[in-house]
Amino acid sequence: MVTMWLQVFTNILLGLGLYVIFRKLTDMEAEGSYGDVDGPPNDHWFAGIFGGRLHNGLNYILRNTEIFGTVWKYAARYWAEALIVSDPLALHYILIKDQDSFEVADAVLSGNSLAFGPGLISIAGDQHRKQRKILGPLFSMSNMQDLLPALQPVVDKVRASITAQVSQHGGQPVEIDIPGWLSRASIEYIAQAGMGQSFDLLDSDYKTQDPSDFVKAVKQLRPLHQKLAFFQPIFRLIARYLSPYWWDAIAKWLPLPDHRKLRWCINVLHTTSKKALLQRKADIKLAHETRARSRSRSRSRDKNEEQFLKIRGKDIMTSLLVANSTAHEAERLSDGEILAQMSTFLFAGFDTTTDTLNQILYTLALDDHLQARLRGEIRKAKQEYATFQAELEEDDSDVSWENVELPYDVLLGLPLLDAVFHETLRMYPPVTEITRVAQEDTNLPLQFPIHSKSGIRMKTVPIPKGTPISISILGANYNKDIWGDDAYDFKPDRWLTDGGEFNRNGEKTHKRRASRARKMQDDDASHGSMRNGSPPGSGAQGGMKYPGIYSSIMSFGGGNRACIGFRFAEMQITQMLVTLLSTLHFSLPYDAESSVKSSRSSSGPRLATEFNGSLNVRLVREDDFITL
Ligand code: HEM
Repeated sequence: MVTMWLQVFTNILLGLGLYVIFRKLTDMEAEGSYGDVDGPPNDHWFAGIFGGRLHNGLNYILRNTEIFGTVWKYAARYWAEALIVSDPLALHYILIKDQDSFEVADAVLSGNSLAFGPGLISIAGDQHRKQRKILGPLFSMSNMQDLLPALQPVVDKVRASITAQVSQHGGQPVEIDIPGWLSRASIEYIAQAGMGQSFDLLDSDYKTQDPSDFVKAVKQLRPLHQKLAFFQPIFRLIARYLSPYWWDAIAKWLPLPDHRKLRWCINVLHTTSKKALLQRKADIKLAHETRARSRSRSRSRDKNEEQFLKIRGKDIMTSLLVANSTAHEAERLSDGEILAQMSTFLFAGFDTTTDTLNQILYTLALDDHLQARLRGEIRKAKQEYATFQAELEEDDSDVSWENVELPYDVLLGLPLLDAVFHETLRMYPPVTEITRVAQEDTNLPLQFPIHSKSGIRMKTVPIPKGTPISISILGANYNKDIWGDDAYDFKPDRWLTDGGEFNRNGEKTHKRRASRARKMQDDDASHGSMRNGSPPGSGAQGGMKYPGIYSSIMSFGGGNRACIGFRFAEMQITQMLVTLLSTLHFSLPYDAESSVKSSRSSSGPRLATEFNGSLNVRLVREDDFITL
């Protein structure tokens, strides 16, 4: 009996002991302090790790994320410290759940305001909410559906001009400045969609013509911004206390020619948008007057109503003016706010879409098999759609499949094209990080605990008010816990269920439409849920996901500041690819790949910008298609 009680007593003691040890361990996880968060050593007493990041780009961030985990601290410029965060739960808190506690830095907002005026990237709080409310619907799927056919002539023109260059060489591969063509096409595409204006005829004898100031300004905007990146925090701080007038007056005297060029670009964009605004207002007035006149002559009313709706459906500026005129007074945007959006869209939309397009064509030039699969998918979709249309309209005229224009839902429902687009954005995000500042003391919970300098396992990170935070899109998109051990490999098939339409040998397997499930998930993400479990084809592993607006990838951001133009970018890039790939074949110029390889200091993702050159282009042949 005594032995039994002794045993019970010993077991209770053992249990208590274990409980105390367990509590101690879990307490230790919560004990880590902000100062204890680990990170790479400082490279420079004044510039911090700025130089390392600039020179080693993608690899610098990825290497440190592998070493220190999904939260690490680094020495920023001017003796400041900042956190780089790529943990999914932490990002959910920063961008969605606790978004009011993490805002873009005041200095960044005032700097953007100085450059672009009161557009989306320059404001916060209620004004930002007001602008998103009126601007969001302009980028809806139905508006994109209306814009798509209106923009097809831009894409056709580029293809015709490239084809003309190819044809001069009797169908043999010819080296063409594809990045140059893509950037011209993107400017024209965004300008027509955004303001209803054309700035470039996209003729092939462009080299002999002087590009318009507008085209020059858009092209130089981001490179100049990047060149001046080191000085931006200083400019922004000064700008906080000066009006644009005084800042302009003082900036003229600064010994910084790049800064003067940047001011020139901004003035050109502003003047151009102002002219476009006046013209679009005049168009709408005319349409109203025509409509009013037609009311008194009721027979022609429908026709004129149609004309008005046509204008309304085309460019974003007109749609915005129309939406503004019907909005409640408190929700309307001022002319200054409307103008600021145009420069903002050009700044945010031009390089990002052009770089992505460049990257996709470069990847396809490296991988002929993938290029042939994609072209096969495009041909099949166009042929099927042409047959469907012919049956519907009882039309038996023979239209060549290459010139068939796919409607929006078919274009975005092509599984392999969708997968290539997702995988390119995952691996080569044109924006690699976005920044926020903690507005109050807070605790950031982590999905993947980190080890502090003193060896503590931290499940949460205490963040003092004022801490700058870099959200690492790159770190998130390459996180092996989410994407698997092959996270560093370019594998579009990860976005297709069970290996996609083709297995690795190019043989046919199951086919599915991944897009619908994913788009539903996107809507979910934009409304702030952290769903536990990803739909098939979302690309992510093990039911964990990031709070990105676009599937589990963070490339378009997430939450209330997520990219407003993501559907526009998706439409532009897929429309360009479908049009170009139908008739043209792309490959690397003979020695390009080896020169890229030899110029690389370390292994890692291969960027089109490292190569940044021409591609060999020829007309397609039958063996350039892999068809189901
Ligand atoms: C592949 C193309 C694109 C990528 C990867 C991209 C990426 C991003 C990212 C990551 C953000 C979030 C910034 C933050 O949270 O601080 C953002 C915001 C934004 N993007 Fe994009 N973008 C693209 C194309 C476009 C296009 C075509 C437009 C306009 C037509 C556009 C307009 C904007 C605007 C206005 C914002 C600011 C939104 C706000 O603060 O409310 N973007 N973009």
